[in-house]
Amino acid sequence: MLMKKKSMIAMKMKGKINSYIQQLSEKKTLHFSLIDPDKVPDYNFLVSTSKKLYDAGTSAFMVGGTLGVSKDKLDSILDILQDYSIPVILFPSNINIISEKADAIMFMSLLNSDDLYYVIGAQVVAAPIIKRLGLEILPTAYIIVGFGGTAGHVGRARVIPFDNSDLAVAYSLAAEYLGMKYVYLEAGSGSPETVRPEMIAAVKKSTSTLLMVGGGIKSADKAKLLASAGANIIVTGNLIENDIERAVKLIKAITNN
Ligand SMILES: CC(C)=CCC/C(C)=C/CC/C(C)=C/CC/C(C)=C/COP(=O)(O)OP(=O)(O)O
Ligand SMILES: O=P(O)(O)OC[C@@H](O)CO
Ligand SMILES: [Mg+2]
Repeated sequence: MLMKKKSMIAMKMKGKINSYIQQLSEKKTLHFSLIDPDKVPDYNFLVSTSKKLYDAGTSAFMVGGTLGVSKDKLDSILDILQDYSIPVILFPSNINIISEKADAIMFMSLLNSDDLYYVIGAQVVAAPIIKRLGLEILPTAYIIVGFGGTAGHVGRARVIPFDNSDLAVAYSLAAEYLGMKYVYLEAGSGSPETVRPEMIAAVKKSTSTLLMVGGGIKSADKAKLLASAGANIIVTGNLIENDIERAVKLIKAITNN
């Protein structure tokens, strides 16, 4: 039953994930649910969690993680998420996070990395594979702020201090001038502090790309604050793994207004 629904929706949405996101974000703040394959304990957890997220109104699933993600694991997660009528988007830490079972991939460059591999190297290796698989791409500037977490460490980010909005604006403007459509301000998964509203507001004021914000967002109030500062898309990961009921509350709070 669900499979049938997905195959119809998938056909309708093929190649249209960017326009789905753009159009929806003109109406409301979106929430993307980050599923890290390495943090999914078992099949039942994913089935019940994903249903709760979908029913609460999450706008897309993002799938990715920095450590411990094999192709088998990735595909088994994607097989389950494919059943929903919302996009399933790869969030790659490297070239191992590519699969034809997703609807789209965030084609990210970690702009504030000191390592050229994360700025342009991985993208060069991935591009022909993505083309062959026919995955839609979301051209994304990935900018790591403050804490940075595992992504910041592995990606050799020269992190932007939480209080340096000028730097975040400069990177985001550069991303826009390079033609990127999304800016993702990332505090790092599990960050004790989120990206600050002041930084979000400054970036929003100076750029017209879609603004994604993630890292350490754990409450509906914080998510609402970041949304009202100008975030178009709120991403949560840890909260989904640790407290699904709170995640559901957060999603309802930002998307049902
Ligand atoms: C375009 C392609 C194929 C790859 C781009 C590769 C780039 C630029 C990666 C940036 C650096 C990096 C390591 C990003 C990680 C993004 C990610 C999946 C974060 C999710 O959080 P985790 O790092 O898994 O956090 P936990 O430690 O909480 O699990
Ligand atoms: O796990 P959390 O802290 O919600 O962070 C989500 C995301 O920004 C990580 O890339
Ligand atoms: Mg992770």
